[in-house]
Amino acid sequence: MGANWRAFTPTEMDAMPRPRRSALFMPGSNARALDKARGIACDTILFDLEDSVAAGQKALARDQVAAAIRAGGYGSRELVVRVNPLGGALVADDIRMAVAAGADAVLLPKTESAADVMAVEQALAEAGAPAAMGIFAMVETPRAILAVAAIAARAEAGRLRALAVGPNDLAKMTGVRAGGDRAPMLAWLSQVVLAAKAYGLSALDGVYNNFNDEAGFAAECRQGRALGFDGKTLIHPRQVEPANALFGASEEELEWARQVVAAFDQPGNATANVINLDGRMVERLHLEQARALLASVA
Ligand SMILES: CC(C)(COP(=O)(O)OP(=O)(O)OC[C@H]1O[C@@H](n2cnc3c(N)ncnc32)[C@H](O)[C@@H]1OP(=O)(O)O)[C@@H](O)C(=O)NCCC(=O)NCCSC(=O)C[C@H](O)C(=O)O
Ligand SMILES: [Mg+2]
Repeated sequence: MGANWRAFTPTEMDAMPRPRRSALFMPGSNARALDKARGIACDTILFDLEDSVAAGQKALARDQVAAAIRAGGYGSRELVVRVNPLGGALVADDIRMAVAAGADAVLLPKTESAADVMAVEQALAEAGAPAAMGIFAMVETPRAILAVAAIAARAEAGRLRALAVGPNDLAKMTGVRAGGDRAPMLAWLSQVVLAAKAYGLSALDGVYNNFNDEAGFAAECRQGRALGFDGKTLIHPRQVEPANALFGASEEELEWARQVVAAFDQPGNATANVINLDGRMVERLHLEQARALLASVA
């Protein structure tokens, strides 16, 4: 085994964001969906207490989500509760439930500022949340787009894990009519990715509403990945496998990674910073990328 195959240290592994290729929303009021999710191969489950739950079912949804998380059976999937918005009558109880039930994180809708993230940090602390419990922030309002760098900078306080785009609310609040190529939203999407990456957060692309349109969904996944997103928020089980495939490492990328590692393992390249690999410049930063890619599927 060559010198460039050293294992990642535990510290390096801890610093790597967990895979979040597929983050599946389900209404907390839908008991069938909560149960079905135990057998769906998504990386992250987003138990929704917000927009998919009717006003009269908010308490029922909260109780069902608490019972589902407590009952377990979700394996290594990351369990995230989307709470109701700050300023309303429901959010405090939602956060307390998520902590008491043992969720991995809460997802804050309509996040508009760093102060909003701080309010959730405080509520988590008051509810006795363990240090490992995280926060995801939805970026789905014009103010959130304008403040996204400051929102992402709350990562330095230790709880923020991911930014998730909300295209439906963004379209509603801006008047944008995004067609298949999402052209009017591209600048905003890139802002979200840039802010997330600047602070080591996962960037999750928005939902694709037409869950019967396989080709359109795949095209949007490819576009999201090209923009730098790490995964996609989803609304239907049918979207999980394609999202896992399209946001995961392809065989072509893995082969490239193996070739880069093998090339730097050549004795003549042991101290080289830049090499010629089949007519393409490859630097040590590519070696780091290649090693991380191979570690992600090990
Ligand atoms: C969109 C749906 C209402 C469609 O539901 P349905 O008509 O039941 O679909 P199917 O008959 O095709 O379902 C087949 C089986 O799969 C289960 N199912 C469906 N969806 C889910 C799910 N999300 N998670 C788990 N299981 C699911 C059904 O129960 C069927 O099971 P079975 O009985 O065994 O056959 C529905 O898909 C749905 O409710 N999706 C989630 C909606 C949601 O959570 N919306 C809120 C988040 S999106 C958002 O807010 C975006 C953002 O904020 C923004 O602003 O953009
Ligand atoms: Mg929304």
